[in-house]
Amino acid sequence: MAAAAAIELLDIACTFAGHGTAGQRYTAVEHVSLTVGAGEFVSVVGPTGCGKSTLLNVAAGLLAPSRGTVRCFGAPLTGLNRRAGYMFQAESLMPWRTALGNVMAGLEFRGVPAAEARAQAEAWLRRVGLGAFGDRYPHQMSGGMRKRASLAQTLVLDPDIILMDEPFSALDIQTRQLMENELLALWSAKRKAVLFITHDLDEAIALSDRVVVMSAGPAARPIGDFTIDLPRPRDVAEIKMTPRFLDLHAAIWGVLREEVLKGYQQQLGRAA
Ligand SMILES: Nc1ncnc2c1ncn2[C@@H]1O[C@H](COP(=O)(O)OP(=O)(O)OP(=O)(O)O)[C@@H](O)[C@H]1O
Repeated sequence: MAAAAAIELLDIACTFAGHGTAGQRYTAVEHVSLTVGAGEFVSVVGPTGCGKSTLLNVAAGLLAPSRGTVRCFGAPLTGLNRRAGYMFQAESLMPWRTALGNVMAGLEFRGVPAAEARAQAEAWLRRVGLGAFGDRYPHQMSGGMRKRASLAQTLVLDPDIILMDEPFSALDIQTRQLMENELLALWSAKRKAVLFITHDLDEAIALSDRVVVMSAGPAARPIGDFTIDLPRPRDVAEIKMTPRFLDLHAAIWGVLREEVLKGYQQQLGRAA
């Protein structure tokens, strides 16, 4: 029997109250089935507001879907997904803790003895290139360093699934490419399942095994699922110049383009 997928979303719908007129409900996503295999790197791209973060919240167990089933390694997910680590777009570091203190925090909450937690956190800080900066507070670090610390904070807990919501979008392009390469190096060493949300199709293709395209909302759903057959290991800057990357980009953009325009029009309509 094939190994169970890390995450399976089966016919998910998420409906929210409070859009527009009182009592009106808004179905953000509907009929969404999405699987991330163990060790697989899957990105979801789609127009703004189509429900990408909503799906990640469902996979994290932070949001119960209005309909459908979520499975984690074959078992139905109820409550928080304890096999998943979550890295958000926003800063996740506690400003009153040092880099080391931030990376140790999750282990401490789990009851790992302090000396052990410190040793593991120090090892992860070294791995993300912050070995010499453990005593820095978030405000004493650059944006790229804070992202590295967040990455260490997520990975130190050794999650089987890594959920990432535009984790590098606030970074300048050079730092971003460095972080993407680091993420790929860490991922290929550990082969965790990754569900990665991004606006950036280039980033999605460069990192992933598969890219899933969402339609514009309401009732957004996957409308394309592309296997990224680019060789690994990859350098994210170099891979973007290969003919195969350009072919994949053209094929996926062919599906995404119209949805992005629809999503944009809808936002204009809502703002009016
Ligand atoms: N808790 C909520 N209550 C009401 N509406 C919500 C809630 N969460 C999300 N929505 C709506 O659901 C839709 C999908 O939101 P979501 O944040 O998942 O989209 P997204 O694709 O991640 O957007 P972006 O690309 O802009 O980050 C949006 O229209 C949003 O306003």
